[in-house]
Amino acid sequence: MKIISEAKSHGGCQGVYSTTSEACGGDMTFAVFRPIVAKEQLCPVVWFLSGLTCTHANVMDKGEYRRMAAELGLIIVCPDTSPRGDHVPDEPDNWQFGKGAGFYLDATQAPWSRHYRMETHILDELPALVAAHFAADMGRQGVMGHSMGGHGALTFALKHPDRFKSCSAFAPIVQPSTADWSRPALEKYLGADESGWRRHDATLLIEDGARFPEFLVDQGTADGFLDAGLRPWLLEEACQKADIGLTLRMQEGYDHSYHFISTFMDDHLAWHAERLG
Ligand SMILES: N[C@@H](CCC(=O)N[C@@H](CSC=O)C(=O)NCC(=O)O)C(=O)O
Repeated sequence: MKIISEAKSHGGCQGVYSTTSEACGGDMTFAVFRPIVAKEQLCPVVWFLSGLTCTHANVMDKGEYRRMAAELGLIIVCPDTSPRGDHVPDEPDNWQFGKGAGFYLDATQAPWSRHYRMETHILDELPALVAAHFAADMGRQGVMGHSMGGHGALTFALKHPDRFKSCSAFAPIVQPSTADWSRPALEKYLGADESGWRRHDATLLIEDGARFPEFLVDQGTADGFLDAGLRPWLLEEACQKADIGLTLRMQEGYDHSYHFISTFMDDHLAWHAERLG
């Protein structure tokens, strides 16, 4: 692991690091905030998965999580959203696919399958690094995310309820296999056989029997992607049928931006801290 930068913040440290990822076939950058209390004890870890077009930096610069994470004693890890580098195949004019749009899965289709393996990167490679280099209690992990990253958080929690003890999302893509902006990506990464898409779709995972105790979801009513791309009511319906607790808060007048995310970030961190102990 290479240190790119470290800066004192709220008594703790906001760092940016890079690692050579075998899964993604190249160097990957990620950010870690550690609170001051991590100097004395192991701290719970909350993963923040970002949305389309993002790197690790969007939430680090605009998410406003550090004051509350410092107060609650949480380590916050912010991975990138896709493999990077000139050698990585891409569709540069398409912001919904390729670089910046890894969809938190391991691609099975050439040419994407060589590098687009964000699920393995985030679930296997980064936890090993975080455990080795930070005062992280890996027995107390939560996951949160925004939009495409909300999809990542929900699907990771549903697939790994023993690992993640808490999950929340801002404006998540709850059913990527039927939304216009994500269907083409799933087809290119995973192939035309839609049966393989189900384990990357929160509502279909629930339909197929995956369970998680409870979710917190915030969704802005003025979000331009609400009706065509996000559709939280599909998650509400799936959770109701499966008896999964869902706190869905429709936030009047908020859009899809980090102004929305930063407004409710404290609530999400408190949600995680309560469940992570
Ligand atoms: N480039 C697009 C807008 C892209 C966008 O809104 N991205 C969101 C995530 S969308 C779902 O995953 C985002 O987080 N952007 C980064 C930011 O800092 O706001 C367009 O031009 O319409």
